Amino acid sequence: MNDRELGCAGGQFMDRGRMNQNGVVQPLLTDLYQITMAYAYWKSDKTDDTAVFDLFFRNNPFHGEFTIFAGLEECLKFLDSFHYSQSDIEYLKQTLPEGIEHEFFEYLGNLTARDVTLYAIDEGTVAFPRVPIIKIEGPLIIVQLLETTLLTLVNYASLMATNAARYRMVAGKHVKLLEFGLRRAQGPDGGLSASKYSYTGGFDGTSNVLAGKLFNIPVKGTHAHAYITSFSSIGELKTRLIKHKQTGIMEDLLEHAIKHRGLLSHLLDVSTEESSEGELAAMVSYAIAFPDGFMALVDTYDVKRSGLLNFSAVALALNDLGYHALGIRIDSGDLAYLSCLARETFEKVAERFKVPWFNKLTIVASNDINEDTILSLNEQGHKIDCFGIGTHLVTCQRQPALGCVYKLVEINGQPRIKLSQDVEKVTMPGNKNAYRLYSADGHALIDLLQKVSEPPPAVGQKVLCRHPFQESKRAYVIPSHVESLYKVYWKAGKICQQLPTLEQVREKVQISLKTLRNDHKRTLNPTPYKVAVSDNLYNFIHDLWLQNAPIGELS
Ligand SMILES: Nc1ncnc2c1ncn2[C@@H]1O[C@H](COP(=O)(O)OP(=O)(O)OP(=O)(O)O)[C@@H](O)[C@H]1O
Ligand SMILES: O=P(O)(O)OC[C@H]1O[C@H](OP(=O)(O)OP(=O)(O)O)[C@H](O)[C@@H]1O
Ligand SMILES: O=C(O)c1cccnc1
Ligand SMILES: [Mg+2]
Repeated sequence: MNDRELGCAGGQFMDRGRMNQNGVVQPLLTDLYQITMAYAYWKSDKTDDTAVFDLFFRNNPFHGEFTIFAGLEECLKFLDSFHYSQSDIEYLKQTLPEGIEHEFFEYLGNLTARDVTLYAIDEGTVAFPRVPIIKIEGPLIIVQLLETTLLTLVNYASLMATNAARYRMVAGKHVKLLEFGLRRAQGPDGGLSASKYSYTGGFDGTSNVLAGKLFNIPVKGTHAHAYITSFSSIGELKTRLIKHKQTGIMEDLLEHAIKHRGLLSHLLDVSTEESSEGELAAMVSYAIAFPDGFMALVDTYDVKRSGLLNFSAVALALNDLGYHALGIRIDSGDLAYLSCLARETFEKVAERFKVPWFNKLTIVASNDINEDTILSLNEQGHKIDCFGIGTHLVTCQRQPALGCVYKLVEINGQPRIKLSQDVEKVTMPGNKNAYRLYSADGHALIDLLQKVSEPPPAVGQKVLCRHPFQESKRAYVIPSHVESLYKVYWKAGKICQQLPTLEQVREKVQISLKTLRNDHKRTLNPTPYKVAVSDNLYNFIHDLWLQNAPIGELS
């Protein structure tokens, strides 16, 4: 294959700005056993051996039937910079068992990923169990050394993107989703990945400022209860003045708010005595700080008896001075009921005070939201425009890990199989290609694995698709469209494809999900998507299985 066929024509596509790699991702971010194996391979003269490894998962997460593949760009950056520094080598000299030959460290010091070729499915694509999302070929020692780091880069990224995509599906496309999870994430790096890959999966933004800067994701937020509780009376307000947006004249915002609060108390049937004066003071001061972006937390004391009254009073006061408030956040209580109550309140105020934009104020809800909460809120009817989601999103509470594995399938051109009592865990040997076959209506029908030596399935031609392990399960498929799933992403020390931006990967997720039938995507008992092998590969696997399975003896 020449460079053009590989997509390498323009040389290395990645610009330096994008190379900005997470400093934690380096060759020593691995399990010790990769390096001890490297020494043993080296000692047994396997430096010229070449291998093929498949990176794949066995089960979809969250009781679902699809997974979003993410993390590829980080894998490529890792390959690009793969090199043991002098201090890495010094550390390994002290850490590895005594007696390691000096030449091995010289060998390690010269290792790069130059001779490695990496094939992958596009980042952001839906992927399925047993279909390798990455296939990697090259010198045995180096491709073995990559295992743990590639897995850590793909597992959480894909889990997170899948989780986020599921939240997006249940919330629908019109509701905004914000990721608020940094404080609850699995440490700083977990928090950054969560923000990045929740955006990939379909979130609209994050509260994580560093993620915003590093990944160019929209950063958004409201304020905490502490801001409200930091005021206990209006006497604490050091400034009440704000410039009228149009006239520029300084006016007393509190005075306007108190006037409106009196009128509102009749309209909303809430006594001003019941409402919190500290909350009013806090909202006034926040509005002075952000007159064009006023968004207030209304549940500190009582949404109905205090929060909505004070918010509406301050928002009307801002309106007197030419500004439009943005909305509210509710962080406790019955979110369906309270969001409806808030919307009703805004509608009443809009009508009574002739402020039509009040109808459109944004209602943000947060507080331990998960997929089930959103589904339940949908059933009940709610008026929430935006969910702020932290803990359950970033910790992937329903399934905290994706089980991607990295398995040797070929060495020096010879297939390798890993047997297991558990049929699911038997590996699919040999160097394979993967195809997605589509129906005439554009839906993905089945993923098909074949030996690389087989010709690709052809449009309009009947293909026998077999279950990899159950002999009787097979079907003929006549594809209307055939997609070859792998592209060469890394070869001869270069990134071989124009890498998409995060925004493009995010779009890809939605496009790819659209190709899946709804019954594969529903939350309850989704239909499994079929993954098959060609007849040729089926026979190859089973012959090898028989060759490798010892025959027991009964006595
Ligand atoms: N209408 C609703 N239907 C289903 N779940 C809801 C609804 N409203 C809120 N929830 C969820 O119910 C849980 C309520 O949490 P919790 O019992 O801690 O109450 P709380 O309102 O936060 O109380 P507190 O005032 O003590 O903070 C949250 O997970 C929230 O997302
Ligand atoms: O609920 P999550 O999905 O994790 O979303 C993030 C939460 O973080 C904040 O809570 P905070 O840290 O103030 O603690 P809280 O639980 O007492 O509200 C915010 O008020 C949300 O409730
Ligand atoms: O901006 C917010 O409202 C926010 C941010 C982080 C956690 N909880 C809420
Ligand atoms: Mg909370």
